[in-house]
Amino acid sequence: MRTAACFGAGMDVIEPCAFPLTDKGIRKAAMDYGAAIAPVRHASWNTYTESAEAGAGRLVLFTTAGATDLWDFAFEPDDRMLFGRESAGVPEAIHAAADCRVRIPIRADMRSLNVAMSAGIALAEASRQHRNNP
Ligand SMILES: C[S@@+](CC[C@H](N)C(=O)[O-])C[C@H]1O[C@@H](n2cnc3c(N)ncnc32)[C@H](O)[C@@H]1O
Repeated sequence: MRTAACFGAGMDVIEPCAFPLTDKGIRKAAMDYGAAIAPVRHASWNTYTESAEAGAGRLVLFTTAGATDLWDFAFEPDDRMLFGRESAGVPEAIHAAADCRVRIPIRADMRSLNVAMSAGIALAEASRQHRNNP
């Protein structure tokens, strides 16, 4: 949440979420960044796809099985970035629904980054490409 707030990005949480994301938990996690970020929560993937938040832009899935390295990927301003759960990543059906699948290059003998670190790296690269000054 803090990373999204700092980069001026919106944030959606699609259940099932790996964290117990209660309203109280959101307020606690947001600390004093709460005024800058209000996560939109969706009860399921289907609910999300029917929502206004899913209306525009490519769905860019971040996955260790991505076909394109982040350093070769050209972001568009209205891209939606999708990150998976810490435990299991993203289900196969949602993998297939993504418009693009992007991998952040890491050492071959390491499994994966954590989700917040992945989002920070992705948002920093997208901001660099578009020279965003949030
Ligand atoms: C801890 S990882 C999930 C690990 C899970 N066991 C899996 O195999 O997908 C949490 C999320 O961070 C993102 N992620 C982690 N490392 C990544 C990488 N090297 N490239 C792209 N996304 C990554 C993905 O969105 C992933 O679903």
